[in-house]
Amino acid sequence: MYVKICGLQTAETIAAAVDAGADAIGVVFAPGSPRTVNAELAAKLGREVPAGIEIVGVFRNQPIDQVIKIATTAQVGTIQLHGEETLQDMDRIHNAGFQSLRAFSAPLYNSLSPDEKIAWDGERLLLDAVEPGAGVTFDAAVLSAGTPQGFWLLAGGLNPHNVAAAAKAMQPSGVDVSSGVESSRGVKSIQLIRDFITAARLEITTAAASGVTQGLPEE
Ligand SMILES: O=C(O)c1ccccc1N[C@@H]1O[C@H](COP(=O)(O)O)[C@@H](O)[C@H]1O
Repeated sequence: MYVKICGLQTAETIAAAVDAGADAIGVVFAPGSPRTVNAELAAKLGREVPAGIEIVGVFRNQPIDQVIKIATTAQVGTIQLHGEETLQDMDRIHNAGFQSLRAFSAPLYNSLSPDEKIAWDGERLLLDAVEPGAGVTFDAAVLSAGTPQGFWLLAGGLNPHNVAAAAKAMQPSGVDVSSGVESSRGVKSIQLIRDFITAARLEITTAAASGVTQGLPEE
C-alpha cells in the first residue's frame, strides 16, 4: 500500500518518514494552514529526499499559474489540488511536466454523475473529509455509489489507530495523513509517523495473508 505523509516542514521529520518507508512526502503551499511552507524552503528540504520518493506540493483554490510557478520553484514532482479544479486545469498541470493528485471531499465525489466519474477516472484521485488537513474522518458509507476505478488515496482523520481498519473497509490504493501524525496542531511527531507507516503496512500484510489484497484473487 502506497503511504503519503503530508504537511512536513523539517529535514528531521522528512528523514523519519523516508526511513520508515513512506512512498511520498507532502509539503503544503495552501495559505492559512499551520503547515504552510514557502517554495524556497520546500526546494531545500526536497534536495535531501532520495530519488523514487514522490514529493507532493499541496494547494487549495489557488490560481493555476501561481500553482505551477510555486511548484516549479519548489521542485516538487506532483501537484495535489484541493479546490474546484477542472479537467482542463489538470491538463495544464500535466503539460507543465507535473504529476497530479486531485482531491475531492468524499460526499462531493459520491454525488458526481457516472459520466463525471468516468471523466475523472484517468486522474489519480484523493478522497478526503469536507475540511482538509483538519483531522476529520468520514464514514465509508458516504461512498455508497462506489470508490474510484483507478489509483486513489484515502485521507481524512487517519492515524496509527484507525488506518488499518479504514483501509480494509474502503480498499484504497494508498493512504495519506497529516494531523494524525502530529503531537499538537501542525507539529509532526517522528514516533507517530513511524507508527502510522507500520500500521498501514500491517494492514496490507494481514490482508495479503487472508487473500483480500486488491489485485490478488480471493481464495
Ligand atoms: O495539511 C493541511 O494543512 C492541508 C491544507 C489544505 C489542503 C490540504 C491539506 N492537507 C491534506 O488534507 C488531507 C487530510 O489531512 P488530515 O490527515 O485529516 O489532517 C490530506 O490529503 C492532506 O494532504
